[in-house]
Amino acid sequence: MAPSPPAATAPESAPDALDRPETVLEVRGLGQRYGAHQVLDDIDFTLRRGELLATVGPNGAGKTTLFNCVTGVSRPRTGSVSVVGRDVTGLRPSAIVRAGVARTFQHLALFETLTVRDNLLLGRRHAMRTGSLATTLRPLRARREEAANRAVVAALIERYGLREVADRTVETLPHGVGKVVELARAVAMEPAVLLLDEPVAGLNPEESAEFAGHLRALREERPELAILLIEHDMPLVLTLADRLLVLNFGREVATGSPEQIRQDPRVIDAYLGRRSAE
Ligand SMILES: Nc1ncnc2c1ncn2[C@@H]1O[C@H](COP(=O)(O)OP(=O)(O)OP(=O)(O)O)[C@@H](O)[C@H]1O
Repeated sequence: MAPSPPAATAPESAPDALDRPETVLEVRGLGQRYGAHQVLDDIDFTLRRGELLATVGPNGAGKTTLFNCVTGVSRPRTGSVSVVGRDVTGLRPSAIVRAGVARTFQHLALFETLTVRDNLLLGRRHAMRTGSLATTLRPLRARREEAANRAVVAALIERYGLREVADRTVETLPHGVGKVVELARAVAMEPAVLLLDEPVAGLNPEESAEFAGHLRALREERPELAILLIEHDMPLVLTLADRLLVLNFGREVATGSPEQIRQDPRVIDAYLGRRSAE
């Protein structure tokens, strides 16, 4: 079942881009177990500002579980997760969003009966400083903030080519368009770290190429943004990623540049197969 879309809540403190340290996501000794099944075991990695790290591995390797532990959907049994220098291990998903993490899901997690514009506005409100009490006490400031959010969302609608569908409900859209809306909503949240779970799964080759174009443009436009990507499309991953983290049976098999990973015999045996490496 697809997880529910995250609730729109006001932030406690939005991370300031200028104060961001070089390492924006730090995962140490992360482990997860379901019953006797060790799904993740002692996972360590860091994600630097502006970096795209792809997590790859066969089905059941633990990639989505890793995302769930980082985003608070699942509480890890061992280890820690820090975002922009702050330990967020075991916090609720909404608190981790406020710490600077946005995510898209393997199966779309948008509000289906809301319009594209309203879905983006909900994402945007995660970045708002005004809570409901402040809205009551300072209505003018809240109105100004709402107008600013609407302007940001309007710009994103243009940027992602969504003008024609902006006032349609998500349930009426093709799957490929929904994927772009989900990306735009995550960008609206102005995260320090963006997690993308199989963003091109189920897309046809044209839609997939269009999505990859959006990702490349996003990295140029927001060079600070760090991206953690799960994707099975290896040609795409090898062209997009700065580094790859290869998992198998919940353990790290290798971490390295696309070139290093392509030639790593452990990765070839576990995942890529002989022919991909030739
Ligand atoms: N809530 C859960 N309870 C029990 N087992 C789970 C749970 N979530 C995941 N698993 C198991 O953990 C293992 C890793 O699953 P996960 O979804 O993280 O793998 P994945 O690498 O993302 O796979 P895929 O590429 O197919 O999405 C699988 O064996 C899965 O059945």
